[in-house]
Amino acid sequence: MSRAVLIGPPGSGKSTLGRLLADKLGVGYRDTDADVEAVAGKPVSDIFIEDGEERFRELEFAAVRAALAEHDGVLSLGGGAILREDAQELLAGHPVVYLQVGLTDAVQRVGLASARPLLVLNPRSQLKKLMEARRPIYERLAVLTVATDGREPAELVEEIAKGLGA
Ligand SMILES: Nc1ncnc2c1ncn2[C@@H]1O[C@H](COP(=O)(O)OP(=O)(O)OP(=O)(O)O)[C@@H](O)[C@H]1O
Ligand SMILES: O=C(O)C1=C[C@@H](O)[C@@H](O)[C@H](O)C1
Ligand SMILES: [Mg+2]
Repeated sequence: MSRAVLIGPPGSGKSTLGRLLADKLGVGYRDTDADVEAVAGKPVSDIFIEDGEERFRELEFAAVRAALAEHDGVLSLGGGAILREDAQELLAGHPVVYLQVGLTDAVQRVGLASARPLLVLNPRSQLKKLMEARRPIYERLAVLTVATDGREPAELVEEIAKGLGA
């Protein structure tokens, strides 16, 4: 069982905070985007372009299932990994942490978003749509929700560790 599973939209800080939290707890860190890249042998953006989003989501689901079964450290999920109902079911009972971020901070953090295939055309409007559509799912899955706007990673990691009783 993972010590923490971080979910949230692009730019919420899943990868940044995941690494820091794993260091703080002295456990391993895993990120499903990196796992998918390792299996596919190419970056997420190339998988989207060459194989399509549907193929990416299949690889992502397999990565989520494997990581939830095997990994006992901190796990960061890709932003859209929670979209599939079968992934939502797998997350039940896990210490899921929702990293909440507002549009302004998220846009600032993802910048021009060249490595984020879903945000290439108009990052602000794409992010807005995606965040609105996913918010209810993130909220429903979370056992702990952390507001990240304007707050430093180090402080957020303390709050997550405390909130999980870790
Ligand atoms: N609390 C924060 N305050 C300021 N900047 C942050 C914060 N958290 C993350 N960042 C910065 O925002 C950018 C995006 O963070 P990160 O890659 O961790 O997001 P993510 O949720 O993993 O995104 P994705 O879904 O695309 O993988 C990075 O440059 C990171 O340094
Ligand atoms: O929010 C999303 O749907 C995505 C987020 C990233 O972590 C990657 O998994 C990919 O760019 C898709
Ligand atoms: Mg990430």
